[in-house]
Amino acid sequence: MLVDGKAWRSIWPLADGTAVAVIDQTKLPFAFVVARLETLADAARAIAEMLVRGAPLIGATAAYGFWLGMREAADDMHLARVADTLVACRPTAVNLRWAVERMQARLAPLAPAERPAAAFAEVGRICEEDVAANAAIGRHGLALIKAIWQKKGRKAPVNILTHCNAGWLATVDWGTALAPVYAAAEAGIPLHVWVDETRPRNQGASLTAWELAKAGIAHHLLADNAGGHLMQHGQVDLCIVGSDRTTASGDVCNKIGTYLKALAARANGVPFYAALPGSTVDWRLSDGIREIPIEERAGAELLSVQGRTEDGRVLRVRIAPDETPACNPAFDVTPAGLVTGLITERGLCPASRAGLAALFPERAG
Ligand SMILES: CSC[C@@H](O)[C@@H](O)C(=O)COP(=O)(O)O
Repeated sequence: MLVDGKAWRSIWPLADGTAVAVIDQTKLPFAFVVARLETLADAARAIAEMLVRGAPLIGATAAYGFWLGMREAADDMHLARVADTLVACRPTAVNLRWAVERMQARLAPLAPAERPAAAFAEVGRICEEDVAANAAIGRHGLALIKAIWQKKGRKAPVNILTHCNAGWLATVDWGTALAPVYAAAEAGIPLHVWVDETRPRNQGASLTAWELAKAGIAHHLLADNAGGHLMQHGQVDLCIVGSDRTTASGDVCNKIGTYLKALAARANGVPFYAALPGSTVDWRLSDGIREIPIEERAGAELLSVQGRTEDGRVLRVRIAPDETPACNPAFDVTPAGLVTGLITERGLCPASRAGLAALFPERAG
């Protein structure tokens, strides 16, 4: 995507072959910093400490972690160690395991000497496939937004509510939930995006708002609790969220708070869509609430907020009494019954086993 006139992806290999570069998302929106990942440990730390985040980007970073790891040692024992190290970084986004299994399947049959080059080629394919999938999600979601605009008489902007960050920063490029927004903006459809702040890490405030501001797309930041009120007053035409793991039966796991938005959307007759590539579907699972591992993050994230002072210092300050502990589940599951539909690279489908199987027959088994 363009940032101040220059095209960026969220991850790329440096031309001199020494490292992988990522945008350090812990620094946004206050600073645009590019971080170098030179070792397997760097890649693992970038995922665990959320310099990179978002399911597809976590998968791409893990794939690059294989390349970096294979440069350190490429024997079978190290290959297994690389996989174990990366899979342990974050538990919920299934794209991580998907990428690790794909890299292992590609590299395991090869002689160690062939593995670094093969890893580099395979991660290149994973990244290009992600970009193409998200562009296709954008095209399919554009049709949905266009239909709503036409229903509104092609006059007023389409108001879209989104949660967390499922924009280009969460993928290699384009994003999932925001891909249709970018496609619609490019097609000249007037749009306005309601951006949930997304406590506790505020990915909406710091990343989605930043992306939309850079793209010149009209938006407002919303307190996490405001969406239901706006839906009651007809100010939301459509919700689009991303997904970190979607079961074969269409249950959507996404950033904590997504479920409450889906409940409010259902109560108010607002269409609620999740946008995701096929790599986010976990075909082994059918009961998202019971089967998807939900990441529990440190209470410190919730007990403090980060912001910039008027004189430009970035500070983290505590917001609760010193003796108060916090419970901080990072994701929740929206049951398929609350999801109007899924927007995938192969088109739209109902959030159901039959809907997904019709689009991905080769994976549904
Ligand atoms: C496109 S990735 C999934 C996104 O929809 C996003 O909402 C999300 O939950 C990411 O979580 P994060 O904890 O920032 O990695």
